[in-house]
Amino acid sequence: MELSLIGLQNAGKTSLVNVIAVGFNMKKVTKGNVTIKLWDLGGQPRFRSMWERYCRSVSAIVYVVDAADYDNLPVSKSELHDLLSKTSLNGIPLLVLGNKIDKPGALSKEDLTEQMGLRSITNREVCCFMISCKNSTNIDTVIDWLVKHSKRFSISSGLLPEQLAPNYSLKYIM
Ligand SMILES: Nc1nc2c(ncn2[C@@H]2O[C@H](COP(=O)(O)OP(=O)(O)OP(=O)(O)O)[C@@H](O)[C@H]2O)c(=O)[nH]1
Ligand SMILES: [Mg+2]
Repeated sequence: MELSLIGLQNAGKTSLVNVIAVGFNMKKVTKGNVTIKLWDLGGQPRFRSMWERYCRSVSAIVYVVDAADYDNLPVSKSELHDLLSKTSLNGIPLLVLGNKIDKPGALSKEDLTEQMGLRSITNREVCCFMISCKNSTNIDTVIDWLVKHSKRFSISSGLLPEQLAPNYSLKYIM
């Protein structure tokens, strides 16, 4: 599977890649028969216009949020909803990760769901996990979700990834 890891600057994307793909230089991780290739995109304003291009034809969009940075939540929310409004990304499952739950004052999952307006997203599958890259909390849950989604996408479609989209690189899958 191929996915884009996006979120504002300082959310923890690079840290997440580093804990998932620990020991791999290429930001690729293999779980069972699934190879996950992670695109870690910059979160600074000048990079955000590129997110959409890198999210086309991915198996899942993973959006990382700093759950302890209240000031940036409104921007994070609006950038997410702007991105999801692109028709090229219709129907792609969304995984929102509230990172840095090791920090005192980090939002609960309930509060993050509310602040990010996740309940208003009804045209795709949406899932939210609270994680800490620092402590590796819930990283296994994230990987399980990713692996399940790569399988389901492929099997239910009945098509090889290459037939779905030329640049698709869901690499394989039972
Ligand atoms: N306390 C805590 N700090 C974290 C955690 N994850 C990442 N950080 C810190 O947050 C800072 C930013 O993390 P990065 O992974 O570089 O953030 P990024 O999303 O890749 O940022 P950009 O590349 O600028 O878009 C670093 O100082 C990390 O050490 C976490 O789970 N807990
Ligand atoms: Mg980064």
